Amino acid sequence: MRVLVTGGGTGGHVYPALAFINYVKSVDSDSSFLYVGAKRGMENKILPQTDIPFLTLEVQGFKRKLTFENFKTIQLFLKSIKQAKKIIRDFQPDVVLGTGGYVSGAVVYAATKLGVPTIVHEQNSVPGITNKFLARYVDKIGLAFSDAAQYFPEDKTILVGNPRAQEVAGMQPTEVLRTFDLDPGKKTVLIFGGSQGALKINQAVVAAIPEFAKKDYQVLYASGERYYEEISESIGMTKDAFTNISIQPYIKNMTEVMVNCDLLVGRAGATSIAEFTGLGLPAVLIPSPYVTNDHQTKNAKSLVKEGAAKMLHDNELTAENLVATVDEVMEDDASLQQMKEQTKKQGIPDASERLYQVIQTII
Ligand SMILES: CC(=O)N[C@H]1[C@@H](OP(=O)(O)OP(=O)(O)OC[C@H]2O[C@@H](n3ccc(=O)[nH]c3=O)[C@H](O)[C@@H]2O)O[C@H](CO)[C@@H](O)[C@@H]1O
Repeated sequence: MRVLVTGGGTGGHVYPALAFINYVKSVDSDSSFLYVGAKRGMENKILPQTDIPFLTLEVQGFKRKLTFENFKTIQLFLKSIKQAKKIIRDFQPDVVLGTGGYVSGAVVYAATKLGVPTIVHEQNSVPGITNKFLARYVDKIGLAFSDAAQYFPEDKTILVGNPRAQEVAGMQPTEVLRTFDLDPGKKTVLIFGGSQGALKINQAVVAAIPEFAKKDYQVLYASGERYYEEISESIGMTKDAFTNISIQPYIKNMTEVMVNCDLLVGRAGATSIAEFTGLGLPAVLIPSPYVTNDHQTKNAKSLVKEGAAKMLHDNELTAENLVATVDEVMEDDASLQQMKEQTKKQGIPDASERLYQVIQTII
């Protein structure tokens, strides 16, 4: 099978696509892939570390207000559709899969115009603008949350879950925490604010460091590349300053790290949720208030309702309530265990397989 995969901007759109590619490679050794991303998205950092052929297109997002930039955006979009058509004609895919982001809009749309079977994957409970636009053109829409079905034509949607959940299911603990100068034998809290880091979470964590430094558990904290330098400077960090805290700009092998942690503190982005529910890792979620229709709060609430996670509101987050909430879970083994079981129930561990089956029906 020849699969053209496209999606980008944030890690949340890229990692599910890669997880799906890895799954197809494992069941169909004759399959071949091409990944098309955006020139400035996170895919430019992630894809070169794989052996998947990778091309980029120049696209950018629309501004909410009517501005001159929006004319440029439309121009770029039309140009990228033209370029995408050429890429598709050259690669001759059996199917085009879009996982979200503006680049996915241009490539999937071009594929529908060329009569190539198309499917989009929607990771969120509230769809993004790209998938809403593509809905009328594509053959199928694979959903990670059944709640998203209401926004799409009924006959096109199908619940598949998020491929990242299948990728992590069954992963076993390793000694990977040693690579962060942490002790694999100790209980560990993992903290990160989505794929790009989150200022508000960073401020609370930095202020909480003196408290975390006194705990029996250890903390592995990824600040996001763009905040790292400032944070290192502000806390005058030396490598040995806190033996139970490791601060990183970005964690490349995140799922392997997650398997070795006991609690996650972070945003409620769709792909992170797929990963920690796939693994049965309890979470304290601080949903980003800056996303379409406040969808991260909805994501988080559905997990809190099931006893799988705790939630702190971004506008109420402080160092004090962060440490108190983490302590509440980390210092009560029974509650940690119960959250673990509830979290695991929320995952869809055969997501890639389901998506693969749907794709076969449209080819
Ligand atoms: C601010 C924003 O618009 N966020 C959206 C973005 O999420 P965003 O990409 O920020 O967050 P997600 O939780 O969806 O995905 C983050 C991904 O990055 C990985 N990771 C993160 C940090 C790190 O150091 N290393 C690493 O590998 C995580 O393991 C995960 O795979 O797209 C998601 C999917 O459409 C949406 O649900 C989110 O609401």
